[in-house]
Amino acid sequence: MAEIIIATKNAGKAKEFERMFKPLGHKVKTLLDFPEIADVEETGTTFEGNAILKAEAVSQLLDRIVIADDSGLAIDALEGRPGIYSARYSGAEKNDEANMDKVLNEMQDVPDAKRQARFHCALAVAIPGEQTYTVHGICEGEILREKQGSYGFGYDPIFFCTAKGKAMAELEPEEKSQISHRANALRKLEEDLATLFSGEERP
Ligand SMILES: O=c1[nH]c(=O)c2ncn([C@@H]3O[C@H](COP(=O)(O)OP(=O)(O)OP(=O)(O)O)[C@@H](O)[C@H]3O)c2[nH]1
Ligand SMILES: [Mg+2]
Repeated sequence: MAEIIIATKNAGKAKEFERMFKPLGHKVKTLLDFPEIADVEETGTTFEGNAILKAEAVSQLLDRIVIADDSGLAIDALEGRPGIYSARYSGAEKNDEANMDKVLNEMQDVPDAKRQARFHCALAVAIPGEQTYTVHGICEGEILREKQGSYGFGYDPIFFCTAKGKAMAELEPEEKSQISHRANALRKLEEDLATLFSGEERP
């Protein structure tokens, strides 16, 4: 079983990666397992740019293949906000409840027909001595008028997932892991994984 390092400190993402990698036969480690590694500053202007920054910084530190996820919610009526600022939309402390309240407030007067939004996920794969590459996934939906459901993390309670006809936070973790932006991006990496990690086997 190969051990895959994901450069994230987000516990919600970490759980989703563990769940998605398990059936593929891989064990996941995240930065929650490496508390000595400092936060990588997200100074990029795109999900892709930030994912590359995080993956390369941690790959250089550990001299291992590292995958990073940069993701967020883009709302049409808010011209794509919160976008790359999703984690910190209401302030530096990354508070999911305050972030959702801010969005609900900004969307108060937006009619039902204009509430389209989508989650984006960029995954960057940094390989020592090779060019970093990225894959992307999206998940389409609409912004609800109030929070619904208690699964997931981030904006899941105010995101109506078109593919499932329910709030993202009403989906069981296995269901979210089939249709999410993160799952859609990871699917594009699946074929590469066996080759990528064949030289990184751990007992
Ligand atoms: O409802 C949600 N369901 C999701 O599936 C999801 N994926 C991302 N997000 C939002 O986008 C931010 C990522 O920002 P982000 O990529 O910089 O990650 P982060 O700062 O939380 O951790 P790290 O991975 O950088 O360590 C997160 O905090 C969330 O607010 C999601 N919200
Ligand atoms: Mg971040």
